[in-house]
Amino acid sequence: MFDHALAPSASLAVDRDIVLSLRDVGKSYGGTQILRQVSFDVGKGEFAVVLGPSGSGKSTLFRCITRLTELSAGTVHYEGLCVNTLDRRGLAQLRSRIGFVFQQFNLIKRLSALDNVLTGRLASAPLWRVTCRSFSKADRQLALGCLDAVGMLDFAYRRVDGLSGGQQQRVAIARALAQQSHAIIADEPIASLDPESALLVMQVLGRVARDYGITVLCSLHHVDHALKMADRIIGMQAGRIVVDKPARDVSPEDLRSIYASAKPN
Ligand SMILES: Nc1ncnc2c1ncn2[C@@H]1O[C@H](COP(=O)(O)OP(=O)(O)OP(=O)(O)O)[C@@H](O)[C@H]1O
Repeated sequence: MFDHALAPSASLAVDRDIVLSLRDVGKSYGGTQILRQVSFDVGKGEFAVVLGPSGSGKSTLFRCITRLTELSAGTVHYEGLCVNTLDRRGLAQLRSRIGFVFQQFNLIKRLSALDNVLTGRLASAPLWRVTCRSFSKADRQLALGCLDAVGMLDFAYRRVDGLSGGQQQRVAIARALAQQSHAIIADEPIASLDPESALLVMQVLGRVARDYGITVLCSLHHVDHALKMADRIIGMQAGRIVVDKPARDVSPEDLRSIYASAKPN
């Protein structure tokens, strides 16, 4: 269902399994350095969690990946495409090819779960279909399949403002799947959820990576969930990567280095 061809984008000879590649990414506001020489690759179907104390730069990093915030230094490649050099149109295309999941869900409250998921098809639907909210049968089937993939098929025709937080977040993940992107960036997707819903959402993200080969890059404050569910932990401290290893290898010492009090610039 999620296997599809994206527009060719070969501006870099890449390992086909690397979806996202960052090299020496830096970001400063005024004289303050927020990100410092951040470098990592994330592979196809990898579930990578970025951990770090509040203010360590996780959200800034995610915004730099799609240039919602401009980088001060370094390069970002997404599926071989150099993000740094994209013009406005190229950036819009890039953003339509990455699914975003936010803490606040960002759903349209008065619409059903299905209609919200169909908004994930907006970038690929002809304008008249978007204006009339008349999606093709194929799009509707795809959207229902995405709801099924996150365990929300039974709620397809329910307005989302009547759903629980965890259910809304699963609809938001289904919307990201409906974009048929190869990567999902999730910025604190479980921050506002109760423990049970949080676990369910983490399981869904893990399944999306494992079963559909979609790369998931996710920021979290829940260390336990990260260690239990993620393939890999990228630990940030004051804008730097201080840990980058398989989740099963992360030690108490690694966690101390991530959560040590911030050093002065
Ligand atoms: N537009 C901006 N102008 C100036 N400073 C900013 C701006 N955006 C973020 N910052 C600063 O960058 C630092 C990193 O913020 P960021 O939101 O990326 O951290 P975070 O790790 O995501 O934190 P949290 O876990 O609390 O969401 C903070 O000190 C923040 O105040």
